[in-house]
Amino acid sequence: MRVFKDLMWYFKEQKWKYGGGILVLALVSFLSLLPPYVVGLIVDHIVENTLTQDILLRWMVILFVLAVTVYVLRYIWRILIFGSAIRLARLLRNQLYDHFSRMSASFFQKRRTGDLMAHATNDIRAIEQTAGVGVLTLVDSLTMGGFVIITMAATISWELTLIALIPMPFMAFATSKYGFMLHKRFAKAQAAFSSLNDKVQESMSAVRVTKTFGYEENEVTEFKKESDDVVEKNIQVAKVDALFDPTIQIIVGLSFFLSIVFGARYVVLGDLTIGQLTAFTVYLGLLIWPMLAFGWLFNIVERGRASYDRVNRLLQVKQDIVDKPGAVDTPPKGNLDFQINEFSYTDDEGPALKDIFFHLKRGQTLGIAGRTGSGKTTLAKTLMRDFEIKNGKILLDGTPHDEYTLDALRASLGYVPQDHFLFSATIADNIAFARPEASYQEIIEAAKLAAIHEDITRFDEGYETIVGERGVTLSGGQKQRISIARALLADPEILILDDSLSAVDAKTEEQILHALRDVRRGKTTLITAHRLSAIKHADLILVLEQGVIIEQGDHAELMKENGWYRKMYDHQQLESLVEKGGRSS
Ligand SMILES: Nc1ncnc2c1ncn2[C@@H]1O[C@H](COP(=O)(O)OP(=O)(O)OP(=O)(O)O)[C@@H](O)[C@H]1O
Repeated sequence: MRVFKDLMWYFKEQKWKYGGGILVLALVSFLSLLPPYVVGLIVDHIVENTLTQDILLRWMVILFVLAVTVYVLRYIWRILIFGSAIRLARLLRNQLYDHFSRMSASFFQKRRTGDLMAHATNDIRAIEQTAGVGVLTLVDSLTMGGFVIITMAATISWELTLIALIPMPFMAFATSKYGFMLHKRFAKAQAAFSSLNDKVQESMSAVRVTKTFGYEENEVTEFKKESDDVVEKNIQVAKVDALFDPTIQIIVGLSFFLSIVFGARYVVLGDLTIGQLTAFTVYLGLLIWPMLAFGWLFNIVERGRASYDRVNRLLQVKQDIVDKPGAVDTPPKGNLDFQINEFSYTDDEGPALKDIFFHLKRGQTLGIAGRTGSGKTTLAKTLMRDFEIKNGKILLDGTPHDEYTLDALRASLGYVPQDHFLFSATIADNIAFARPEASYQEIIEAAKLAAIHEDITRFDEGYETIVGERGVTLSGGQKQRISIARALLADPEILILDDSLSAVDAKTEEQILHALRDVRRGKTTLITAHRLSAIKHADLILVLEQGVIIEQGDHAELMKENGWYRKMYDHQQLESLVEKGGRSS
């Protein structure tokens, strides 16, 4: 029951709603005692032959009014208690979401998205259940159970009550035990189902590769195996589920059996009237639910506590990248000074960057080249403070970039990542993402600069075309250009294009670069690229190799050096000549 204590802050916050709900719930339990009493009374009237139309009518009217009252009261407590539980779920969900959105890249690197989603859905649902159904079962089993037992003992016979109650604890025990088993088996079935889902998703996206390599049969066998596993685990669930009803019926039946056998004896002996015995069995019927509820309570509370602990642990993970006290909140201009001695992603890995020292004046363009895995993206990410640099610093306008508030820093930076992300929204909304207040004209202007305007006008719905799963499928190059348009519309002080032109053809690349030179005048731009034509015009070009700068200078200087850059540039020129030759022949 510790979870109720843990949730006390919320119960206190909502004390009127919970207090009111519990009071109404107790009142409903109390009022439920009347019908069995009336049944007993009427039976006695029948036995004694004293039942008149008047008496019958009076009780029928009373029972009708009671039924309507209980109906209304039940509605009220549901709104009060379940409504509060739903609001608690909303509160926790928002807290979690807020927390996630503040966390840095390393937080997400350590956790699987699926797990975080599970916390935001399953765990919060379990807590909601505790604050709703959990409170209901606790209050109901105590009030209803208590009232009924007291009434049976006080108004009919305490001895018969004790006898009838003998099997009841077994019912609470069975409910709790089966519930626990059911939960464990259900979790396994769910896990198997998730794994099957992952498998389907993976197979569907890899179907072309699978076919190319003639791997279909293995895939089908694998799928069958997973599918059989799901069936097996669900049968295990069904087996426990199937035990529930018969067990409960046996226990309830036993209780009724004892009441009738011993009750009949008391009637014969004259200690009870037939009406009282009838009322007693109806009361006994009323006890079934509180006993079941009591068993369920343990499961609900158990799950709720585990979920609450998990959610709390997540909420307690400290943000590793936060504003320093007294941080500057004016967004910096684009004068960059990199002074990184060493940067590693984790303590037990070697440095991903080493001895990165260079200076870039506001308005200049930096080109970063190098093989795959040489550290180009890492360099861009350190500037964005996605990861903290322990050994070194980056100065922006002469101030270390971690002495700006994150908001100020992010206001200065625009990043177009390698893996473009478009939301399931219209193209216009996707472009205007960072500046929702932008006019249509400005959106079109940005799209023209990114050389995507003509493609967009070719769609039936133009800028209102929905992209993503629900809409049109865009090519890699189109997605890249929409992402670039998004960044250009935001017009940041420092723009980072991380291999963002890789999927566009050489002519379009040239067109975009030309536009960039124009609109980025006076602002700083960083471009990482595999195709050197994308950075040829940069004021400073860095060539990285295993996180170290192996060459630096402008295009002309690097061409003179006769190193990696020169070789790669000549090679790529030759390649494009061959390609062009191939096309024209
Ligand atoms: N989040 C991360 N955690 C740990 N190591 C990482 C992480 N991201 C990159 N690395 C490692 O850092 C090194 C540099 O990677 P980075 O992505 O910066 O290279 P890159 O030059 O941008 O490569 P590409 O041209 O393929 O994009 C690689 O060895 C990579 O495995």
